[in-house]
Amino acid sequence: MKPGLIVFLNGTSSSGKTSISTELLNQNEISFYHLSIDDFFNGLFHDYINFINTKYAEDVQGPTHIIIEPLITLFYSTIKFMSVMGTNIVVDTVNDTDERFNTFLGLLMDHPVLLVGVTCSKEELIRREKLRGDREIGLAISQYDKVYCLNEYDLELNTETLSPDECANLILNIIRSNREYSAFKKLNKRSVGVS
Ligand SMILES: Nc1ncnc2c1ncn2[C@@H]1O[C@H](COP(=O)(O)OP(=O)(O)OP(=O)(O)O)[C@@H](O)[C@H]1O
Repeated sequence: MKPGLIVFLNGTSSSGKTSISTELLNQNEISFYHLSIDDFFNGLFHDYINFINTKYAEDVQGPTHIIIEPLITLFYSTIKFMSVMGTNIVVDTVNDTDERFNTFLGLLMDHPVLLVGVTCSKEELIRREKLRGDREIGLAISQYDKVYCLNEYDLELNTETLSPDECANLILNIIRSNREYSAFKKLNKRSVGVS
């Protein structure tokens, strides 16, 4: 079976990943499944996360990584599984620690990944956070350096100058061109330090 294409949107919170994903799903040419880390956690694991947060409410910053990190690995494994099953996927997540980045690379290196950088200025990120009101102000900036340390993309989209619809069309143009996606394969595992 031909593996499903993975469109990996790399960007901080509020950079515009979900808006682009929505446009990609709305077009009728290529079918995609949208896999977002937020939906994965809040949907499939809602009761479980609630249970942990309620039972250990006073220690949410503590050892919850013991269960969160395996769930994130399961998220990446689900992407791999869907690709193996031939499903095209738009991945909407924030890879902001070296460990997660390495897990992601290790699992998906042999899969067709179109690596898309979704960017905009720090000023615009803060403006969007204030406007939307459902994200902590400063969240995007706190992720910025880790998320944008990649220097290789198949496509870079500045969402300050491009609309979500224009971004989706540029992604579709690359897919239509049938060219090989090389950026993901050029990435190396990061040496894990303090994240
Ligand atoms: N190309 C764009 N031009 C102008 N505004 C945009 C653009 N893309 C997204 N926005 C606005 O920015 C905000 C965040 O967009 P979106 O939810 O797509 O970001 P995100 O990267 O998925 O964020 P998160 O990771 O926090 O879910 C929304 O209010 C959206 O309307």
